[in-house]
Amino acid sequence: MATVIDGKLAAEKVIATVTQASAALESQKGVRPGLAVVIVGDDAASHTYVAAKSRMAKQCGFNSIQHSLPGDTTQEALEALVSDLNADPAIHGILVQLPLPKHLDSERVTQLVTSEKDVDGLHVVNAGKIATGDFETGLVSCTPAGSMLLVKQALGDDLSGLNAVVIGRSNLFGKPMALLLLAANATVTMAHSRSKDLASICKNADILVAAVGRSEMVKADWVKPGATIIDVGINRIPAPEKGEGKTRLVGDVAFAECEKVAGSITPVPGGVGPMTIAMLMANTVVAASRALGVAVPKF
Ligand SMILES: Nc1nc2c(c(=O)[nH]1)N[C@@H](CN(C=O)c1ccc(C(=O)N[C@@H](CCC(=O)O)C(=O)O)cc1)CN2
Repeated sequence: MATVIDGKLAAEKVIATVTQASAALESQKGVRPGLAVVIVGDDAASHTYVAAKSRMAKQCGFNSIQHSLPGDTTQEALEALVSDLNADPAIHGILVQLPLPKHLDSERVTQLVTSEKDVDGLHVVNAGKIATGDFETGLVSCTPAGSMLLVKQALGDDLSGLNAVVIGRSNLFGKPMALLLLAANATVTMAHSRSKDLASICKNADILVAAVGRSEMVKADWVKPGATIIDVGINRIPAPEKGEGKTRLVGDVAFAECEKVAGSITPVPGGVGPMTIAMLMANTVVAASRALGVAVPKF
């Protein structure tokens, strides 16, 4: 039976380091890290995530600001807000919650956030820095950064000789995750919806990272015995066993069958999800430390 990787516990450790670094900034510079989170519209899941981010930012001792804009906000109004936040010296990190309503151009907004305050790690400057191995001055996207900490917790810092397969190729997750694995010396394959024979590609993976957005797609016979599995999916499915109309969360990996084959595996919930929020806090304290010229904490 696989070891279940506890993302909540790992996230608590990150948060403890963030809180300490935040307190040190305040005592040395009299400044608290400032995080602005922008949400547009009324998507229920997005509001839950943003509320969790704001709560955690306060717990870390940050100056936490939330801008909730109506669903009919124009591109111009959203860009004006982001420009104001870019210019505000009290704000060290800016995050625009995704997805944005369809009439808005997410890419334009993402690229408008100044790269030094881009705590989501989505600006092309930060994406380029990960691609070129510059982890000293860039900011890494939160979910891949958190997933990578879980991989290293299971396998150590050097992944030399290990085959890693990432299923999914988004800018938010798949591409940066593949680059982080490569930087740790893994031999990386990127697979996606157009890949032929996903099962046999996955069967070769010592590290299997699933970010496909399809409930329990990865089955036990796709998994190499002893592999480390990181499940990035968060899918809500009907759970009639809990009562009529009830739902439950599952990942992209069929957990119950895969844990019998894998060496270690992240659960959903309680795996990668909590790490996403913890790494947002980590990026914010890193951005604030750089802006204020103090020693940058390591995660
Ligand atoms: N601007 C961004 N937008 C979005 C991101 C992001 O990183 N930046 N990621 C996702 C959503 N997300 C954060 O925003 C997120 C998703 C899930 C969790 C989490 O802790 N999940 C829990 C379960 C929560 C539940 O019960 O629903 C878990 O897995 O244990 C945190 C953050 C899309 N948008």
